[in-house]
Amino acid sequence: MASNLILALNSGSSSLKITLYARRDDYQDDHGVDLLLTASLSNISAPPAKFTFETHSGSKEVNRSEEVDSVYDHATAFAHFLDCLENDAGLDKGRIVYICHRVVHGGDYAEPVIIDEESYEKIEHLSDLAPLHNGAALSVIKACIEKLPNAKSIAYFDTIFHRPIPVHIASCAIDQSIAGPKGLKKYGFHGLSYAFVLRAVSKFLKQPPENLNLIVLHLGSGASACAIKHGRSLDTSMGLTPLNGLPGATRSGAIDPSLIFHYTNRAGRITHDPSFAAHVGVTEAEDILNRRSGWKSLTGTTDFGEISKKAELDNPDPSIASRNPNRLAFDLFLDRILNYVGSYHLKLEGKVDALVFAGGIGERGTELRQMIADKVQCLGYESLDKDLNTNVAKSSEDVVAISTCGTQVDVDGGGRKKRIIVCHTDEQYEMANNCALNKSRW
Ligand SMILES: Nc1ncnc2c1ncn2[C@@H]1O[C@H](COP(=O)(O)OP(=O)(O)O)[C@@H](O)[C@H]1O
Ligand SMILES: CC(=O)OP(=O)(O)O
Ligand SMILES: [Mg+2]
Repeated sequence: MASNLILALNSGSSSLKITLYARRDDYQDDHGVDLLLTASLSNISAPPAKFTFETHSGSKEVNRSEEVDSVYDHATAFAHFLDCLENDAGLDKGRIVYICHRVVHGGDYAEPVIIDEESYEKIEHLSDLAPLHNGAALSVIKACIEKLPNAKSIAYFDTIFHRPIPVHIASCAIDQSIAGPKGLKKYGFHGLSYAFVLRAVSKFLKQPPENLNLIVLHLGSGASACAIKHGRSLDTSMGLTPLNGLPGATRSGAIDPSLIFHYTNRAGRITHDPSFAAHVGVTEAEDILNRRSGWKSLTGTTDFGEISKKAELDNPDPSIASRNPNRLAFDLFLDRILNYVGSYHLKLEGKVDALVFAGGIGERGTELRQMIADKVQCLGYESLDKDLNTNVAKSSEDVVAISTCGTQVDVDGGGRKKRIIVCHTDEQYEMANNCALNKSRW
């Protein structure tokens, strides 16, 4: 059997998403990999973890979905996956040549990097700037070095996509002699997802990326918005860390920076919190805003689907949000999203080809999409097709237009209606395909 497998690992705050691909020998159309299997471990930080494992081709048929007690962090999650890979699917892990790791914060890295001592240390150094993510990814990288010593690990960074953001947009109004050396600026995240979305939408609209202006909403456990001008990131809502901008499952999103000093007077460094992945030293304030805020703090759940169901969305009483915490969470999210859609529309001078929804909530949140679509009508967006909006999650296509204006692009900005699109984004594919197409690696 050929040694041509690429394993793609996406370490989230409390999940590990895993996809295994085989590199194609004779690829066409920039599609360099075939899907072999997908797996995920969720609820890692709130056991019991949930494990799913599904083979698609190239091995014994396996389809498992179960709770597991032996998983309590990302390293044990990865060990559980490897066990299933060998014992149940009967796949020889020695065939894995590359392991692609999503690493959220890449600092000033402009390219993906092979993991060696130097790059490992650099990523470790950045861990405090992505406390829910980089430490978890590093613990999986460490497990890979131990358990798959013949495979090369490559870090793919969320931050790379946003490097074109102009300096005045990425800078903060603080003393630049301090900001510069400390790297205190906007980096932006979800870049692998935005790169996938840009390419998929470009193919769908039959336009090269450089012809496209998009407003993309990646709404998942962490949520962000991105303005893409001529195929390049112009602005995005996350900042120095993934905390800024939109609220998320356990994150506050943007707040008045002084709020935290009034919220807690214990904002000093946590000396040792074993529930954090190794190598992350955060303050009490960062812990509150990253892990004890967001949907969880408002409603008790991180599941935005459940929140949407309980939000009494057909109740027009303006005071409902003060009685129903789910409605408060829903309306608050809608309000913050509109802040970005409105300002990005202006930054793109109204020349927007599409508003694109991606991520777990973006792809499955029918009600939220409907309400955003109603609000952006005044900016010249096409109205939603209700059936398309309801059925989009069932589609196997990467990209589905849920408004009714077809696929023609407003290349000259001459006033054609702007379409609304859903994209089933795939960060693992983005990494693995990039690895497969990079001839210097093979
Ligand atoms: N039917 C639904 N409607 C709205 N949101 C949903 C629905 N189903 C799942 N979600 C949300 O999708 C989120 C997960 O999104 P995903 O992009 O997979 O997150 P992650 O950032 O962990 O990769 C869940 O936290 C949940 O809130
Ligand atoms: C950057 C970030 O917040 O990622 P995720 O949404 O996967 O948690
Ligand atoms: Mg995610």
